Amino acid sequence: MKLTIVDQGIMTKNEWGQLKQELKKTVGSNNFTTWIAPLELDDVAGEVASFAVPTSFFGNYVAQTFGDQILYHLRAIDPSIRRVNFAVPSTASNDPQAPRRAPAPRPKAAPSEPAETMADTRIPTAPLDPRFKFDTFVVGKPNELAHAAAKRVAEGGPVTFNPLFLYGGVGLGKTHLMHAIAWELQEQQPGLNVVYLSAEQFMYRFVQALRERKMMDFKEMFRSVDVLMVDDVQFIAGKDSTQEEFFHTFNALVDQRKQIIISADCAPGEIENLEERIRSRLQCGLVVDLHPTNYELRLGILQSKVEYYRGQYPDLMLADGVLEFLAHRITKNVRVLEGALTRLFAFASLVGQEITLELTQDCLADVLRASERQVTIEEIQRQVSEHYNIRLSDLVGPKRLRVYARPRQMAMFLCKQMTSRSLPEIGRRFGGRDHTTVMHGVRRIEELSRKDVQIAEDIELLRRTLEE
Ligand SMILES: Nc1ncnc2c1ncn2[C@@H]1O[C@H](COP(=O)(O)OP(=O)(O)OP(=O)(O)O)[C@@H](O)[C@H]1O
Repeated sequence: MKLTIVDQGIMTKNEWGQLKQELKKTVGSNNFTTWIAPLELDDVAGEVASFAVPTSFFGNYVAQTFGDQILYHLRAIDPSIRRVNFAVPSTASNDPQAPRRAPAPRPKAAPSEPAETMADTRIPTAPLDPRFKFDTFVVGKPNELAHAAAKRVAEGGPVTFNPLFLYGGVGLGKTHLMHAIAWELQEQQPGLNVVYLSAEQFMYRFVQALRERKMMDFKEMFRSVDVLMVDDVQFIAGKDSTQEEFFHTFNALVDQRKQIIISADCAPGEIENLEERIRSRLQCGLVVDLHPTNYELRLGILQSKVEYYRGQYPDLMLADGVLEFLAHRITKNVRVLEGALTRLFAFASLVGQEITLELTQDCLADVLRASERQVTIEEIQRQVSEHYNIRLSDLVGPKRLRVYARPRQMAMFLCKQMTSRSLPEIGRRFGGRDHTTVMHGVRRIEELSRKDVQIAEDIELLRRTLEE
């Protein structure tokens, strides 16, 4: 029954047993006995590891308190695991404290699993992560629109935009927002048939239905949902018959005025090998993107995580400046940022030390190295021309007037400082100039920055923007 585990083949219960022992070191023996020891690994399918828990209260507590650590240890063995799910096996769901919501999600199906009974009227939705709710989603400029749109859909009123299409780079919160919508809808309207699944799971189910000759059941099931959420839709690009079926499902639901929510790693128009008619359907509703995080948002996310960790590690001391340092240095991906903090807290509690800048640099040396931002010459040129309000063509062109020459020197200086490109290479990218011209430009800015406050400020501002 166990699947996935990249590089290592099958993950056995034994391996989970060994991981548990690792966890014991970080959570302490009391916590271990109460919360970790009873956890049974149920299934690893795709990016989700599912655990059987005795009650939903137990599952929620473990997810909130130890979820990150469990995930961290699992990912050390299989980096493709991205989420953990704690669910009560269907025969044990007699927990009086279980929240009121739609039927408990079941782990997702994979092609090699035995066929499910397709006569069910409801599609088992993929597991929802209990940590991914609106109250744990930190809102900032880069994601405020996406958050507002998600909130609106989660109110569950009449469908105003269909579909809601959320897109953005890796680890920017698309799945978090989708799960938050699903949680909220299920809590507000427990009778609603809300189905969340990845595009990959949609394909698995479709292929399975074909294989089992149960296409009518498949169609019926998907057409009976009230809200359909499909994550990572780019997955179906290039898969012709899945696209075809997705198209029909999509149309049928839109016709019935049922809400559809889709996510992808890029805008509909940019998904390669996607049929034109699907592309245009996806653009029909509201398309919102989650922008890359900025410094303030990253700091906000870190602060909210620290609040949460305080419950777990009440004695831990955190020195000033550590969160600011991390928010500056780990800029790409919230998942990496969170992972870094989890590791830092686990490490500091293990060695019983205050989290200082020094400890942070030591403990996260590899993450920090990997996160060193690679700024490109094009980005620098674009940023500098915007900053000085001149055209890009003039920045790299032949004009020698100071209004162009100074920004050009500034851009050359930043290229030298922020990229590993050689002077001849930089010269080539500035309209084929000689490397001595670049060297002169770089020196000129260095000199000016020592006596001209405005130039020093420009450097600082441009550097900061480029590092974001
Ligand atoms: N604004 C935010 N506030 C709090 N947590 C966030 C925020 N944005 C992202 N995260 C966290 O970052 C992690 C990655 O987010 P998520 O899985 O939603 O990303 P994604 O956009 O779906 O990425 P992928 O493209 O890899 O599927 C999750 O743990 C999520 O909770």
